[in-house]
Amino acid sequence: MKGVLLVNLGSPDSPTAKDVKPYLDEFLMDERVIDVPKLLRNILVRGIILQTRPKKSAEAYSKIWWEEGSPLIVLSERFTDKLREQTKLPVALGMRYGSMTIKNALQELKNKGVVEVLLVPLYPHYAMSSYETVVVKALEVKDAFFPELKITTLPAFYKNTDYIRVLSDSIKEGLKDFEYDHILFSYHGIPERHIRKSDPTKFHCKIDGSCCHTNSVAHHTCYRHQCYKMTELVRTQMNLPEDKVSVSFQSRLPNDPWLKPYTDFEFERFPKEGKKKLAVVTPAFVADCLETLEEIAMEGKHQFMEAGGEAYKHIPCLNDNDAWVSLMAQWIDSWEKDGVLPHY
Ligand SMILES: C=CC1=C(C)c2cc3[nH]c(cc4nc(cc5[nH]c(cc1n2)c(C)c5CCC(=O)O)C(CCC(=O)O)=C4C)c(C)c3C=C
Ligand SMILES: [Fe+2]
Ligand SMILES: [Fe+2]
Repeated sequence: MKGVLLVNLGSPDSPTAKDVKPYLDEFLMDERVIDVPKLLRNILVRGIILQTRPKKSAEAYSKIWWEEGSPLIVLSERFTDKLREQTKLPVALGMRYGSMTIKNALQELKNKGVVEVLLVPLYPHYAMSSYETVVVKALEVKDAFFPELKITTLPAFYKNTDYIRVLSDSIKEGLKDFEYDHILFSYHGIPERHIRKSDPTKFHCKIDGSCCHTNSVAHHTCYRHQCYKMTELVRTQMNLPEDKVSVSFQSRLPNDPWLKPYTDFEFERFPKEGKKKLAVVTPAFVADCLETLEEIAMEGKHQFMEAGGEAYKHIPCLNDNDAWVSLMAQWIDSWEKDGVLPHY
């Protein structure tokens, strides 16, 4: 029997420093997230970051936490529940970090008689710190506990025509009744070094402004290329002029150079350039989370308005959008019946 494993990032169990600390420990000790030798990672994460960050993060989480729990988890559960209504295959939801483990989710599928699993990392783009770490972890868990399972992975769907249509329609819906002069596509950032590390050619990605727009096999694993490509496809689908839309990268940690331009710098710059009515979309995330609800919808609005902005709107992520659920059900159906995964 076939089954589906959905995996997103995960959240702490509660918005308290006590629960945020072990969650951040697991997250930041991942060698694909803080990619330095283990000893240095230990010093950096446990000796420095975890001394202060849990308290700060817990405060941020408290601002967006819902009665039912973390928005990321609740929204992922709602998506999963709706998906179950549209497919007869067993569907389990797991998280890369935290207490909703991939192991438990695979056990749930196994208990239902599943032997063949479609693994769906809930990220539209490939990054070693998101998509890749989910795949590696799922395969590690399978090898250690469920060697009899066969796992097939859904490719990153950032340029899938149907996904672009569903995403564009939902952005259009979010823009209804909002008069804007600019739309910012704010993607989660990653360190520039990760782009070079993920380049299989080892020479293509120079982050020089042109590599991401020049054809290369490197684009299969180039997060930056995939963000720009997705933006261009959505812009075209929405019939928007080039100068109405731009890209930026949010949520960086200090010290390393991360992908630029930085979202918070753009919030400062736009009003001075006459872009005073801003819509922000966050298409690196399929579900709203700390990074969209606190950093963009709350903090971002504050920064933009303080810098002279006049109107600001964060457009919600797809969350449990019906067309998105149906599209995922369609992909699952095609994999179940013909073994075919979405193509572009
Ligand atoms: C879009 C996918 C994501 C990538 C790529 C990514 C890379 C990345 N993230 C950090 C550090 C943090 N991220 C945090 C939260 C967070 N990150 C993502 C997604 C990606 N991260 C999501 C969905 C969330 C929200 C989780 C939630 O519970 O809502 C956090 C925790 C919060 C905080 O303290 O700010 C950290 C830390 C790094 C270092 C990184 C790549 C190297
Ligand atoms: Fe992150
Ligand atoms: Fe690139």
